[in-house]
Amino acid sequence: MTNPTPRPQTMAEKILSRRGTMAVYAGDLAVVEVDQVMVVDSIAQSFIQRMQQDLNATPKYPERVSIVIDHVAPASTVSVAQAQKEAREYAAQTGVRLFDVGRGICHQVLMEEGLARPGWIVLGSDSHSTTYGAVAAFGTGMGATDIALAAASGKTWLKVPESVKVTFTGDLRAGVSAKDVALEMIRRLGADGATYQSIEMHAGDRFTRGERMTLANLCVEAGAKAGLVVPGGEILTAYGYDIPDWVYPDEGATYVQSIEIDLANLNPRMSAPSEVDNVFDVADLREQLRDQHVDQVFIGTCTNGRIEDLHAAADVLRGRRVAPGTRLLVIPASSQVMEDAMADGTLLTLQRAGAVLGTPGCGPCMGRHQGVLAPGEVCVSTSNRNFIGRMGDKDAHIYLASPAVAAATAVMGRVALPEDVLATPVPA
Ligand SMILES: CC(C)[C@@](O)(CC(=O)O)C(=O)O
Ligand code: SF4
Repeated sequence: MTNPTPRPQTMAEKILSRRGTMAVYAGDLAVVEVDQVMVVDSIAQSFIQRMQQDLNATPKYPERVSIVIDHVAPASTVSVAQAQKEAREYAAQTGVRLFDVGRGICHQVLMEEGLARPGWIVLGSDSHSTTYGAVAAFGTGMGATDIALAAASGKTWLKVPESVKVTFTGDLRAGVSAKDVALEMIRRLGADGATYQSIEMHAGDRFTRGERMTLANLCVEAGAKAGLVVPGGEILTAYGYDIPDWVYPDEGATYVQSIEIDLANLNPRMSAPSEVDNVFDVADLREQLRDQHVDQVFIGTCTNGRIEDLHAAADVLRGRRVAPGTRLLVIPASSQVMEDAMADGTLLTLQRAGAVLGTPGCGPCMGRHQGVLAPGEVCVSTSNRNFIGRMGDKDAHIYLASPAVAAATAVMGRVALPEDVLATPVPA
């Protein structure tokens, strides 16, 4: 392929060009250097099998490979324990990084460890690897075979995605969060509205790194290959990253779709069963579900399990109690989040409100342990998927919301907004 005449590029085209050998554009095939490969516990056995039996290879750059034990941590069955044991042994043999039980969810851990940086390519064996776009890294999920090939060669190939431009205007009102923005974005694009495309988010200096992670994390729920937030605000300074000039999109780059989301007119949003794009104003669902008891509230996950999320929940729950008959599960996204929340009293506030605290990790997010749902149960979760059977029985119903809405729902025992709770003074 001859080098095409240079023309303005999107962020995705910029990164894939820079980490490759020539300028590439949407639709081109690109072979690129991979800066970090991440393998989660539930994929580790397949990954090891590909490496040892199919490829007969060891990682070319062990320092660029991380295995994270997070999805079912601690192990819930003998077979899960066996798989995690093999992952530990593999890491010891090959020198790849291993983040063991309790360190936390893969995407939060890699971000905390500085293993996702602006302009990098980060491949994860998990679809929510789009999260790394929060710091302008091209993060994307791949299966065990592609992940193994990348670990063995230090490279991968992929088709350069087209890009969708999302521009945020105005400022969020009190009580409205990045999760509400992300749910609105998915509603606007649709569950398959950005299939194999890069969602390029123009947020100016809005949103912290954590909020950008929430936005990038949800991008895969529109089918996206990547979710890239144009660097700005906090990530230019607070995390010590050098933001290369070349990572920014060019004026005049080509987008196949462009949408604008006015934050000032956005209300708290909620995704109703059983598709992520089935999004409504919480106020409307509150009326429709006025008589619906909520059995379980789950605050956590790679979407909303960070310290700012726990703070948002604690601000609603402080001095109050979880409603009788409602379970509130709180699982910090990482050991760092847990320590911070312990140190500043947030965990005590949540515990005193009646929260059940769990080991940093995925928890019940995918229905394997730590809070699986029974038939007919209703759960409000701060996670990113509400598919049938996602968190347990196929007849359980999952609503996706922000930490503040989840906390208010826990207090009222039904879908609620923070103002429904905060209007009543804390009992003396
Ligand atoms: C099911 C689980 C392993 C997963 O992390 C898989 C994925 O996202 O690739 C998910 O959240 O659906
Ligand atoms: S927290 Fe949930 S969505 Fe995130 S990686 Fe774990 S299982 Fe997947």
